[in-house]
Amino acid sequence: MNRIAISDVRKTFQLKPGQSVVIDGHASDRIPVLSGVDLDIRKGEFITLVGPSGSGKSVLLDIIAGLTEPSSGFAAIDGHKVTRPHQETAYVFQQYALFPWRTALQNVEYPLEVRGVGRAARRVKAQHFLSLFGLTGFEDRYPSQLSGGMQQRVAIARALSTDPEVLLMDEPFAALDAQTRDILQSELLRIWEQIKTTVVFVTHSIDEAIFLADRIVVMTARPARVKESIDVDLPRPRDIEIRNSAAFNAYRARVWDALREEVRKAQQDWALASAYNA
Ligand SMILES: Nc1ncnc2c1ncn2[C@@H]1O[C@H](COP(=O)(O)OP(=O)(O)OP(=O)(O)O)[C@@H](O)[C@H]1O
Repeated sequence: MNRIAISDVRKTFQLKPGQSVVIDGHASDRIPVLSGVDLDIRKGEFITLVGPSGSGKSVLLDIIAGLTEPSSGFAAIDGHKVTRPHQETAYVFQQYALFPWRTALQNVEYPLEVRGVGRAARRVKAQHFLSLFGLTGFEDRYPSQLSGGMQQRVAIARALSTDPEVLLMDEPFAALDAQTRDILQSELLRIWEQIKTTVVFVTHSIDEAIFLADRIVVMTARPARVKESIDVDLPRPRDIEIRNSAAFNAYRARVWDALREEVRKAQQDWALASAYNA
């Protein structure tokens, strides 16, 4: 069964007065970002989304989240068109986006509080999710007293505390050092294997995309559509060592093959844009 259906989604932004981009060698005050994205995502599937910088991956997540309206086409969750933010969807951003005036526990409790969950029940739930991420003992720390990796664990615990049907993650580990990133990828998989929520995860890292995914969706350069959908047939649960396997290496080559030409096109696009602006 499909949890998310994305049907012929197009998005063009109108730029502000005085702003322009170069499209096919001509200056334009409109920027077409998505040009007919079709994608069905199964219930419980872990999708990673890769594509050149500026190809509209974040815009696509925003459309699924109901934060941005498509210019045409639609995204639907469980057969219902998304028209506004949905309680069953949680979003984790690259920057931890925690409330600095709330402790770790209070941050995780926040969405439960908004949903009217009673004080005792939300405390138990928040403590449970913090413990899943190894944060027992840090409940009373404020974000400024936590490392980047710990802050992002709190942000993910907060997102999961409401048992969302859809978890959207926009480069959530990009700001972390390589070791913390590896650890958090494994932690996320361990927890996802227990809860099996549907995940759409944007990343620039090919290794991260392969390690996490059931399926990698490769986007073209802007205006983007789906270039290729690659099933990742690696056994689960996955250990970080799997990255040294021949099968993993073959996926690396395959994803890069799909991406290479798009990255080149995107770079040309930017080169043209800077030539124009100069
Ligand atoms: N509100 C907006 N108004 C105008 N243009 C926008 C707006 N939001 C996004 N864009 C443009 O849409 C394009 C796609 O942006 P988006 O952030 O989705 O790309 P991305 O693939 O996530 O990039 P990156 O990988 O670098 O994070 C960019 O060129 C961006 O400038």
